[in-house]
Amino acid sequence: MANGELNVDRSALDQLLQKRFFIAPSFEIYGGIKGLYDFGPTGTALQQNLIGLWRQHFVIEEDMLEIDCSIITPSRVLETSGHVEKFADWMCRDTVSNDFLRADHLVEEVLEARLEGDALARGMAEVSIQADAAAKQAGAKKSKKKGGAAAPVRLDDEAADRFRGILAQIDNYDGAALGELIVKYDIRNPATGNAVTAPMPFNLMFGTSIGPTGALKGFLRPETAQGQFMNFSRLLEFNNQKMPFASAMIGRSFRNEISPRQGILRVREFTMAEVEHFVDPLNKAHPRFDEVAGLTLPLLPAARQLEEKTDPVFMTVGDAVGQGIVNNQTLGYFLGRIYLYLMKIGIRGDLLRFRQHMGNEMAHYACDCWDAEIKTTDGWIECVGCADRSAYDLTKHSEATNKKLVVQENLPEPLVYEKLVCVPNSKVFGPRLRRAAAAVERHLAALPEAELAALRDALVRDGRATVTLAGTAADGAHEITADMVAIEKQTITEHVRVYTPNVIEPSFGIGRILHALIEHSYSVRAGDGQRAVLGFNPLVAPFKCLVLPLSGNASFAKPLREVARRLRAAGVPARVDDTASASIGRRYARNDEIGTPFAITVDFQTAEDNTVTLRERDTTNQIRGPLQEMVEVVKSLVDGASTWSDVLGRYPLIDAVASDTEA
Ligand SMILES: Nc1ncnc2c1ncn2[C@@H]1O[C@H](COP(=O)(O)OP(=O)(O)OP(=O)(O)O)[C@@H](O)[C@H]1O
Repeated sequence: MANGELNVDRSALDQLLQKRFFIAPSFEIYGGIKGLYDFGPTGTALQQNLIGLWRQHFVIEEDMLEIDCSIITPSRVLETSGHVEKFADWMCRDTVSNDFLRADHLVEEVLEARLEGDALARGMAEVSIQADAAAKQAGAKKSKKKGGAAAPVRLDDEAADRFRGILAQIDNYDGAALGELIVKYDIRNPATGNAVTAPMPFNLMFGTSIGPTGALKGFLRPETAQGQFMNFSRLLEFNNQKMPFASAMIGRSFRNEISPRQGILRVREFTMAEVEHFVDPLNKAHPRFDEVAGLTLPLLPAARQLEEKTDPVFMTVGDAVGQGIVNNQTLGYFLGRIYLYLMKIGIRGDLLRFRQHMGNEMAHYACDCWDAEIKTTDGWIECVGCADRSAYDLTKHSEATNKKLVVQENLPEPLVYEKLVCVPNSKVFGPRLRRAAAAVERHLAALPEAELAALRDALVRDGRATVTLAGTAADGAHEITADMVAIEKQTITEHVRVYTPNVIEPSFGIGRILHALIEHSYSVRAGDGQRAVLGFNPLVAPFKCLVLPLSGNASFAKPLREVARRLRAAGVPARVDDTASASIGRRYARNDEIGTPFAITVDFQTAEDNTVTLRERDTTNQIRGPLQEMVEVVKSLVDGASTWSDVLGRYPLIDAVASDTEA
């Protein structure tokens, strides 16, 4: 397949995924619920393999501290983190049918359809390719085509250019700007043709109440990150106070998506794998940066998107950090590690790009953010977000709880400096302020130097001043007189540096990666009844080896059990397919559809000399050898210790035991 091209019949693939029980709509016999899916045995095994490799690649190879925290989260935590106020998407309502639509997706869908219609109207030869190219040129990320052909309506050149410009920056629009686009371009619900309301924010969290009274409000977590922040001090302690370090968590998160229409790409309950890497804000160098500095990544920086370009530039991680395109080494290090993980599991490099967030898109606290986007039949989809969250979360939780979430670092040399401090005169300060004294003293101690200097000047000038407290037990105005405090320069000697770490967060949606991987692995074997093959590499394949008898002959039962037993003992996940009613060709074919890379077949010769055949899925080549040896060959192939071409160097090819076309 050509570079950057993806040739997948999505509806055939969707059918296959349900037929081979990768996924199924949850609660289907009750009619199902949008955005909720169950994973079957194949999907579950594939997901577990992706998780296992993730754990190996990140937790083990990076020495991370993996934890597992509560899903149900009290409201206060998410109020502090800003989720209660801000974790929302913009939503419009169809003014007649009352359908809910996500505003950015609506604008995207309608403008893409108009560009597609324009390409049709211009009568270009290969309409679908042109439309695809138009969408690609426009940076179509989450096109949600619903099958219906676009109407061939010609746009003037200026309008077409404007639409492409809007699409290239669709993530950069807020609710008001989306509302303006909807009015300006008369954007309507494509399903009904009806007008839609102005966008309004819709919070994506699922609310609940904790305990029988219903008084304690809570939410299902929308990300695993907060649990990691809650445990920061324990994690630091566990790490013997050493910085930098990272924690990790794999678990379910929940988002009440407005309009989930993209299969498992956009669901309401999904598995996330998140890393929180805690780092000194003054030193974001990464000790292992050299290991990734030479990797070349496809990068789409924000500045390039503002020029309405959507093709990436290829640049080494070292250069991207060196030139300040990626904010710091630690962020660059993780972009490299994310790339290596995606390559390891089998994502196609030509269908991957790292897109930097634009100004409006980035969370207000983040200082840089990149998404690993993978091209699928739904367009470019964000599968991993990698953000520098600065010190935002730890600072906010610390303010809300009055608990210190900081690092205390012994300084090699004491730090000596002059500072303006406020020293209360205990003879008058306490007696005058009485119950408010402690709160006022804390307030004065925490005042920034400039405010303290202003207070001193006021006391010198007027002999008195007022301080106002808010959010304390002694809120309100309190009078201070010059005799109550001395505000003076003191020499401070510090032996310990106290700081709030910054956090670099790679955040993976396992389901999106899984779906993209399936699409990138999908092909149809030509001249073979158009059978689908999922060409998973052995590391991720749900089952590694198919074990099957040539036919239902009773003499095959014993060696069949023997092969299965030996594979199990070697730790190779295998499936026996001894369905007597299905030809061997059909059994090979249905296991190609679930991506099983190898098959061991027992036949009449096995009874004579204890040899079996071994078939490889992608080439359909077969070799023959002693039963035990073939199991060992499979084990080494699955472990990545050898490749199929190594094996062919040692065992001659044989004629297929049964034709692969025999289905
Ligand atoms: N509804 C969902 N279904 C499946 N995976 C999701 C969903 N929402 C987010 N994810 C995954 O979680 C990761 C981190 O979440 P993040 O908050 O960065 O996503 P997001 O920016 O809200 O995604 P989107 O803009 O596509 O809604 C994403 O990269 C994605 O892989």
